Amino acid sequence: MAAARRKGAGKRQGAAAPSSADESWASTMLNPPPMPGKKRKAQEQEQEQEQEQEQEQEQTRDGDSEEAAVWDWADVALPTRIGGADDEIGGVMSLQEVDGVDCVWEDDEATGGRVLKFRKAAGAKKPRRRGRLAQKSAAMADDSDEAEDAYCAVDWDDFVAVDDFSEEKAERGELVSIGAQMRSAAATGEDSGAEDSSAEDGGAEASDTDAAAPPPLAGEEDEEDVVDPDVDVSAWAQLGVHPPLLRALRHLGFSEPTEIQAKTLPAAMGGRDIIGAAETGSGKTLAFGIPMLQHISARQGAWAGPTGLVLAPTRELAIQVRNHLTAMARFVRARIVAVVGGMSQEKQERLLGSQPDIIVATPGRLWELASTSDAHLGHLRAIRFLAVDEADRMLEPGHFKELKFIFQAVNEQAPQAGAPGRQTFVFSATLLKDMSLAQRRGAPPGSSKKKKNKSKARPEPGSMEDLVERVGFRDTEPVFVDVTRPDATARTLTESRIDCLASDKDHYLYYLLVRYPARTLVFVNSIDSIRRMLPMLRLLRVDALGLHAQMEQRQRLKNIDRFCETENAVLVASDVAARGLDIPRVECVIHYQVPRSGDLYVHRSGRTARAQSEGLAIMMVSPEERKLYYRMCAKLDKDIAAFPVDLDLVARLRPRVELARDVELREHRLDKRAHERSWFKKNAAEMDIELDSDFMPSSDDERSAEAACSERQERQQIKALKAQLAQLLATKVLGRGVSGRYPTGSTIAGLADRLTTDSAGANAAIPTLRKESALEAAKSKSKSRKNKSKTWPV
Ligand SMILES: Nc1ncnc2c1ncn2[C@@H]1O[C@H](COP(=O)(O)OP(=O)(O)OP(=O)(O)O)[C@@H](O)[C@H]1O
Repeated sequence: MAAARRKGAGKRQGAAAPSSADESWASTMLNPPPMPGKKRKAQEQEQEQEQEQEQEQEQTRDGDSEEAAVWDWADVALPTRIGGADDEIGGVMSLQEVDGVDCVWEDDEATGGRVLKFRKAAGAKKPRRRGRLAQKSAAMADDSDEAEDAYCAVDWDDFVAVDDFSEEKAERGELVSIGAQMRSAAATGEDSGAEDSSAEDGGAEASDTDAAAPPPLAGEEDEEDVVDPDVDVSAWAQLGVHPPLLRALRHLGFSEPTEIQAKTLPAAMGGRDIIGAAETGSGKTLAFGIPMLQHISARQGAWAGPTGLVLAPTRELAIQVRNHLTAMARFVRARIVAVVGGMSQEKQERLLGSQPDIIVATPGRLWELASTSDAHLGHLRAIRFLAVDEADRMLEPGHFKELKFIFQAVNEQAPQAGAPGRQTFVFSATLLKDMSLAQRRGAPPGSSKKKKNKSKARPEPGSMEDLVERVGFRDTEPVFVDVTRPDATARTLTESRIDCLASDKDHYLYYLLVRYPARTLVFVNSIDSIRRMLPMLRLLRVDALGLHAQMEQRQRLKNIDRFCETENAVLVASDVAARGLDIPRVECVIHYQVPRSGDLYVHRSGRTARAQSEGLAIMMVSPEERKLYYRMCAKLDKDIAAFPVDLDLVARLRPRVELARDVELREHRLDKRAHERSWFKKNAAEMDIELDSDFMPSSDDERSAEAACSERQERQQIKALKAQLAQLLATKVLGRGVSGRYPTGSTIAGLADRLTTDSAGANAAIPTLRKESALEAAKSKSKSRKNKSKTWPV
């Protein structure tokens, strides 16, 4: 008998392929405390990257002619012998199907186990070895299920060693998985001979790659192997949270519920409808997720339709919520799927048909699929929980027109005698903005008798009354929890502003990024701004990525992934990133323009200072934006302090920015001309017409010598400007009062050393200045100030 796949641990019948790993970025968002093995894994990855680089160099030297008989892929060591399981394991790894690869098993005398090696099949050409990240990116670019399968890591918790297997043990539930054996061997210092770091990670990788697969059931593993026993979750237990979810909370390191969780969970688990408002990053996802998972964990009998439906305004947010709930469902058998636009429709159709327990969706794609299938519509009608995340955004007039149909479908559910009705949860950080303080303290609008009697007329579209009416609460008096502050921003957020001319914003931005390198999110009001700023920042050697709604979905997810992985990366984003995204360790949010509304300011700023960590938001305000700025401050009832800008340094960095802007503009003009030419040519060819050569030369030869010459000159000019910029960037910038001519004679101790070596305490680009975070600068300024700073235009 082959190694036995543990009963129930595999996929359900008809289940879709594992969820695509291009969604893996969101798994890092849960930001759990460091787990055993994490550090080791990071080290291993570093080593692996170094080795890969060495091997790449070797390969370049050797050329492809000297092909080895064994691929230079890492061997896979198994801790113990798995008789007859080779085929199954090979299949799981999707390696048997790879052209040119033979999987060969060899005994490992040292461990008594076996080693899987990858030999070259006859006539196979040596593939270029690629690092894990490169493989991941390649698979991302590939839409196929095969590419997704490439992400499947072997989960040894699903396998039992053949020598340990017996029917009797299986019946008594005494089988111990290979994964559990490996962990206990690692814990006792025994050399298992296997290097499966994912097992030590507690399967974090599995949630990376296959967030939709049902995890192992509670009680099947030794709890101490998986969770951190030091995390006391008794506060959750007092709220009535079930043991499998307590284990997951311990695993995530969430010792206490946040305020919104503590105030809503008892009512939600008692069957009540909830309207909840709490600051950004305060854990609202679990406030509606735990009651759903609790219900699923207590459910008996076969699957009879999805239990929960979560609606979110953006694709990234829906994927993140799916991953967050999946991590929480670690010890509950629950399939959680994300159904969002921009991804393969067929795959999502399969996901909807894969007996999901919770569907997290954006309204457009969900309705597109559900409206064409009676089965899916039937499932919507039968859901037990409906959650609307970022509810105020979802209900903005003119947006998400499909919501109306979804609500209608969900509300068609006929109440069954004796059965608990559907529960509805509505959450946001800015949900209650339209309401008076008295209303916010009292019952929700629409529920009060006064309100009901007062107007039978339809409520104003987009208002809270409208929300209550349209969502269709079953509870006549939904529980109303508001734990926001009057200004709605997070308590741990420090806010600052920089007053400057609109034309100087690039200079200030570059100054901030160079002076205070950190993971920074820059919000702009238009996609055109992103398109202009990205090349400019890259010319200035800032590691900048973009995110906006016109980008391909895969590229969007990839950029968020890279942003999460890269230290001091900069993400220039439109408001598609403003709500809900939980990217770990974003230190600073810069509003390049004043946001169009107070809510937007709150949500954008809420990408930092999450889960009780500190963060900084800086808003750039030009004279033209002052009116908008004051209106926003009045609405949020706040006054934002000026950020302490070193104007001298801004001036020193100015030439770099001017040059980069000039190069960007020239390149943009050339690209535009080339684009126009090809557009005209293409359309002329399609319409079968000849273009007048005076109007648009149809070939380069026909282009006037003058035009070609001016273009050549322009390219040379760009080259010269780039060289000039490179020279500027290679020169270290010195701070105020420091002469670059006589560094040894300066009053700054060790300046010569700092200029020649990278000193740990100094700013990398400006060695005369010490390393400091923008948050520290803003806080020290706000302590010492009464706004003396001269921040008005230089
Ligand atoms: N009880 C808890 N203890 C510690 N961290 C928590 C707890 N609950 C949630 N978190 C973490 O807090 C972060 C923010 O959670 P979540 O995304 O649910 O916030 P949110 O209130 O929905 O934010 P937003 O309004 O921006 O959408 C996540 O990284 C989550 O893992």
